Amino acid sequence: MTFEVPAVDITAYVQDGTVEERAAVARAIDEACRTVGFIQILGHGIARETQEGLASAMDDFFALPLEQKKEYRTPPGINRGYAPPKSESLSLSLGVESASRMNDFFEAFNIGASTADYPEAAAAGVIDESDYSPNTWPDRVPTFEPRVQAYFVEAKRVAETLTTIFADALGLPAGFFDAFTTHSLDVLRMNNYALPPGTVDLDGDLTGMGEHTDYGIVTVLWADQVAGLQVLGSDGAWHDVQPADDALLVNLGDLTGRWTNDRWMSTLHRVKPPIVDGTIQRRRSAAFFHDGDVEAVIATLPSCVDEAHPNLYDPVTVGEHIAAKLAGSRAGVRNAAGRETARVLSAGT
Ligand SMILES: O=C(O)CCC(=O)C(=O)O
Ligand SMILES: [Fe+2]
Repeated sequence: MTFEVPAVDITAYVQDGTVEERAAVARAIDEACRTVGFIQILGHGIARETQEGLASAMDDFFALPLEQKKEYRTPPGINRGYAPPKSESLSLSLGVESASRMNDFFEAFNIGASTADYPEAAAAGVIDESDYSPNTWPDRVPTFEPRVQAYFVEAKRVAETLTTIFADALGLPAGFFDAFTTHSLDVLRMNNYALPPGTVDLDGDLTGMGEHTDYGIVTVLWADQVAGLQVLGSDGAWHDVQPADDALLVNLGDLTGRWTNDRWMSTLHRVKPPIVDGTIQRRRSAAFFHDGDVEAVIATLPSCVDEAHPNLYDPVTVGEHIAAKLAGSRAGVRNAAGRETARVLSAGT
């Protein structure tokens, strides 16, 4: 079976498209979300230089010696700053313990929305620093912050455009998702998959990032064109995915799966970077997670429930769902087994 990540040009929503042009985009998004859960987005409008600024900022930071990078660690309960190789375990976010020795060798740097970005919600006591933590910026790379912030703003714009499309694609009132994302818990995780030659047993089972679903509403994923990202298809097999030139990958998170009663897919994925001449080929990615307001309640959309599709999910707040997931991936607490766990366990290798 051939596996393809559909490409959709969203220009009609980024600029002022006609009603017909927008309807065609919304139909293509619905189809991709129902069948794959991953999409390649073209016409997103993020300038090449903004993407290159992100990539060069990552290169400059990750090139620092490990000991210097570790100066920017934060406690496991705070989803910000530097995470050294093997400090996070994505399979634990699913409740699956991995037997592999070199699982999750990625290193990452996380930034995200803080209380200062949403002064009204902070003043009203709706949000606080436990979820909306201040950023830790690496002052050893002085221009890291402006380069990464410039990309963050653009990725957020694309994520918001996507939720506008989602409302149309699901036949919901225009702007349906706006009420859930006024102070969205947004995080950009910059990932670096690289290990110095000779530090690992390359015959072992090497996984850059263990299998997982993303937790929130939608993820906008910038990835370089080095292979390694694999997506679990509905055929139960893992498939390699590489973005086309200038495409951004987009995938749905669990909250959208819950909202749509799994009509749309929160697709399992993992990263296994290639090994060339006995060395891991370096790979970079940056995932912008658009997770919604921490106190928003996500309950199954009535339009996605009928006799053939009984409701699969109880309502949950964004904060409860994300906290349980992060407790698994960052603090090593195995998440309660759920529907996604069963899918991982039934997939081959
Ligand atoms: O590196 C990639 O392409 C995927 C990263 C990812 O899935 C994540 O950060 O959640
Ligand atoms: Fe992911």
